[in-house]
Amino acid sequence: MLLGGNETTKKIDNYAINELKIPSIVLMENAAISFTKHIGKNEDNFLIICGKGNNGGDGYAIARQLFSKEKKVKIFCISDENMSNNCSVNYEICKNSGIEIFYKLEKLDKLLLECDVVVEGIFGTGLNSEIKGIYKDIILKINEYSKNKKVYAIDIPSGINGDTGEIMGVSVKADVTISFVTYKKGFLKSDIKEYLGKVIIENIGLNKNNIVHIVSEYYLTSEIIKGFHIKRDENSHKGDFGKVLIFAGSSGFYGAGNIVAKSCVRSGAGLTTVITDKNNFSLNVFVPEAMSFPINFENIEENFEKLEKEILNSDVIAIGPGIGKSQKALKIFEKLISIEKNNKGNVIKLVLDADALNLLSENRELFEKIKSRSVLTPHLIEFSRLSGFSLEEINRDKFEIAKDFAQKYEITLLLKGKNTIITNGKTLFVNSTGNSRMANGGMGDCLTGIICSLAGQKYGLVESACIGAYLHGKIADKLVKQQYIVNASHIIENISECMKEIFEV
Ligand SMILES: NC(=O)C1=CN([C@@H]2O[C@H](COP(=O)(O)OP(=O)(O)OC[C@H]3O[C@@H](n4cnc5c(N)ncnc54)[C@H](O)[C@@H]3O)[C@@H](O)[C@H]2O)[C@H](O)CC1
Ligand SMILES: [K+]
Repeated sequence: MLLGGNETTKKIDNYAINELKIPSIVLMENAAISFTKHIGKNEDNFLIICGKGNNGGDGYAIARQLFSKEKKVKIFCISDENMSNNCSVNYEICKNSGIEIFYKLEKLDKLLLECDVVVEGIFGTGLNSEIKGIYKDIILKINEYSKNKKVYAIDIPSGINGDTGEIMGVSVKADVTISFVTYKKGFLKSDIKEYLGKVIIENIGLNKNNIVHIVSEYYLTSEIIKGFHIKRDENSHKGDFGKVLIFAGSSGFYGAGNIVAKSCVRSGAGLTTVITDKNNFSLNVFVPEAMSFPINFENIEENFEKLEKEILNSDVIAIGPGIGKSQKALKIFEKLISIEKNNKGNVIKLVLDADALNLLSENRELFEKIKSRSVLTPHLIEFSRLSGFSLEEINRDKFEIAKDFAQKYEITLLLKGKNTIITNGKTLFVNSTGNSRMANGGMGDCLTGIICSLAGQKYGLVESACIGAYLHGKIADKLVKQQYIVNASHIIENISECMKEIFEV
């Protein structure tokens, strides 16, 4: 799903009108037809509340569409002065068609009381300041009377800023928001769910390929994830699904390594090997499918000759969870990223998380060794250390800072958080899955395991990160329907089933 702010909507509009030569009134008509498709067969007795911009124009066009379907329709016109051109055209048609139009605020209570469904087209992407006066009164009335009625918002609930999700003084609380072309960035704001209701994104008659060059940001939906799927070849063998080498876990943190390994195995990697302390026996018990590369931490250099062979044999290396920030961990990290290509001549992909990111922040010369082949998966604090931006600065301008960082260091960034972001500096995806019940230790390790596994199965870095984030959150979203808390172990045991559901059902 395309993701865009108010500016993107204007650009798409201009492109459609000026380059594709679609008259703007046709776009409005298409928007109205698409909108009306979502009105239930049994819904009747509508009150359409219209402003004077194109959002109001959509409202009048929707009123006509409903009227043509023999629905009972009344319109409340907030102002018939200074209407936008298309608003005025549709208003005139409504008037000429004999749809009842009301103008006086005193009438609004009765109209709201008597209707069954409200459709509001007061403000959309054009809202540009705090809502006051008559507009505020009308919005408050809609919310007051709508307790047992259905409220549809056209494009954006009037009062929500499409870019930021900020409530501009007051906002309509919709049951359904039918928005056009793009999922609005403002909808990502976590505390406005009760204003948005169910969000539906509709087409206005534009083919995605015609406008895709205007948009470089996407809301990650199951369709996008399905589109990334690489079918598993029936004639393949385990070597075709990636040899993944994992450096995760250390004394006291073996669990981290085990979780990465198990997630990797469950996500379908061909062969999984974990570099681990020679005294760690838990791996064999927890993940019998994984192999271990025992390392003597007393004298790490003594392992390096063998390790070099292991690196040359790998397709992907995941580094970080639970390795600590010791000099020894740093030495192994440096060794693991020192070889760029494997025995087959392929670039060895890297997935860096947790302490690998902290070590990277303190040894910035290592960025040179990881470029063009890495996914970095920081949470906000790790990203703040990596990027040098404060948390406030990141939160204020997350998309741009993330894109610039990915571009500067030539990496794929997966920035964890409420709306996890994935970007390679050019394209940016915002994950649509996940919930707060998964905020507990081991979750990140699990995500790292899924991503490195997918990278081993020949998915690109961006695709691995997107599928990983989506799948991880999707499993948790399903589990919270029947349980209160979701742990990494719960996710792990549901990976394969959810992959089947996403890719094959
Ligand atoms: N490509 C598409 O997605 C299409 C979208 N359409 C619809 O058009 C609106 C945007 O229309 P626009 O005329 O630009 O703006 P609005 O109707 O949202 O409102 C502008 C109107 O309101 C005034 N205004 C702004 N803020 C305030 C305020 N705080 N108080 C009072 N008045 C305010 C402003 O001056 C204007 O007069 C989009 O959302 C879609 O619904 C089209 O149908 C075509 C395709
Ligand atoms: K609206």
